[in-house]
Amino acid sequence: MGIASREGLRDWLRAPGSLSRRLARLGQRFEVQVLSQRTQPLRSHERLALGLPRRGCTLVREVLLRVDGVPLVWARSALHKSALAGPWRALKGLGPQPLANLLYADRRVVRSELRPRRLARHGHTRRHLQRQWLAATGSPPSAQMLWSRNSVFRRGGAQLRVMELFAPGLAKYRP
Ligand SMILES: C=C(O[C@@H]1C=C(C(=O)O)C=C[C@H]1O)C(=O)O
Repeated sequence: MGIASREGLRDWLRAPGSLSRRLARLGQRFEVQVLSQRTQPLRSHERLALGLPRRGCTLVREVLLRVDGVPLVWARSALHKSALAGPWRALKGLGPQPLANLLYADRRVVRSELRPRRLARHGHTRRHLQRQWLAATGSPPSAQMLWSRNSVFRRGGAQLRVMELFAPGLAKYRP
């Protein structure tokens, strides 16, 4: 889909503020389906974004955001496990509440700029998404699901990196 999907998703890739709130306006029912929230190795670009040393455990939360049952966004949030004892402790009990609840109402949270990124068609993240998406929905994600955006939220010196990957179908909606 290439340029076409980037153009179609451009407004979503750049939309400021809460993605959850924008999605919730698209239908009757907005849901966060938690696919995984556990310690796992970070990818090199995540380490880089969080300024983490090679060692040290990290917590990764992966979710599907659904509107009226339709999965529209896959999101992966990562932070150093030590932050769970500190500024990001509320993440531990978050469950199916949107991460946004911890971010936008808290003036101590500062967000970096949004960085759009096209996934490699056969890269590690894309393969991981395919496995999770298939297990969560019963069918594979669109082969065109390649456009994502990244940002880092900082609170009390602890960073939380969020990657959001958009389903091409989102392009028919305005954010
Ligand atoms: C950061 C936000 O939270 C959304 C919800 C997430 C979650 O619950 O894990 C992860 C990424 C976001 O798409 C947002 O709504 O802007």
